[in-house]
Amino acid sequence: MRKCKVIAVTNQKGGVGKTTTTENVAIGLVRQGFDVLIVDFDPQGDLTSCLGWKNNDALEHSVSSMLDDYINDNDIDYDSLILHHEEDVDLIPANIELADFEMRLVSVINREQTLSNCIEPLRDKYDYIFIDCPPSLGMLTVNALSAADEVLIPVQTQYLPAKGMTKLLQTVNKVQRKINSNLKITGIVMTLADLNTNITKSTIDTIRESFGKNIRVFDTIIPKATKASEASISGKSIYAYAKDSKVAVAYDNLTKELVKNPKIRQKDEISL
Ligand SMILES: Nc1ncnc2c1ncn2[C@@H]1O[C@H](COP(=O)(O)OP(=O)(O)OP(=O)(O)O)[C@@H](O)[C@H]1O
Repeated sequence: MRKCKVIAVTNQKGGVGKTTTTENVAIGLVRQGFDVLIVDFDPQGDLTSCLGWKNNDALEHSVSSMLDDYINDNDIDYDSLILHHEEDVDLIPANIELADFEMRLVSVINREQTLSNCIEPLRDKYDYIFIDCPPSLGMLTVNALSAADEVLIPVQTQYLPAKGMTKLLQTVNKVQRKINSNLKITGIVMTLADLNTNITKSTIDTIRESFGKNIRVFDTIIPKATKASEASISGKSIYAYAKDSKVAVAYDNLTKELVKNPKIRQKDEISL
């Protein structure tokens, strides 16, 4: 049995770099020889488009149809469901059909564990499974946290995420207590950093001081650069689009830090 690690990439704040980080860390790990699957768990389907499936609403199979198959006791046809990107990462795509998932789950037993049950058979096939979460702390994110071994939290460096982080950590704690006692926090990664400004520099210092004693804060900081969004639009990772760019180097460093994986804080150490 392979030792697969499932990592949910979560922050209820929108536009902090969850999708971009998921894509480039996942493909960074593929470049290091790991087998990696990404689950797009955001009804916006941005990750699916970033990997080149722009017309994702037309996809016959998606994360939503996978959940429906599970709910209706049908076999899940993983071969038809999982897409293979040219950079050798696999993807379970998402589209807008995922938006009413909460309503469809109302009568499901153990509804928080629906995603977890769906991806369990895939743990044997991959070294890493990443779940790109939507910008909310609703049932989709709770499902992602229930399915995950770890949580990776991207935060933007333009402002202090104090209140949002407290709420997010409360949700993580709740999932740990009630559903998934093994859940750990991988760490915080600072994104979209405009390193030329003093406000960004002081925010970075404050994030390290405020959170660093309880949660791992990655040394690597992802700079803000238009190459990052251009790569997403092109359907490629930052390595394939602009391999020598600062963002590519930063994501490569982040991937290496993630694999080094020093002691990850246990659940009783992570509350603020
Ligand atoms: N390092 C970067 N430099 C410049 N632009 C970036 C960078 N990272 C992400 N972006 C852009 O910022 C926007 C938001 O990024 P992204 O979609 O990754 O965030 P998100 O947290 O997943 O958003 P949402 O909450 O809506 O799902 C996108 O247009 C993306 O291309």
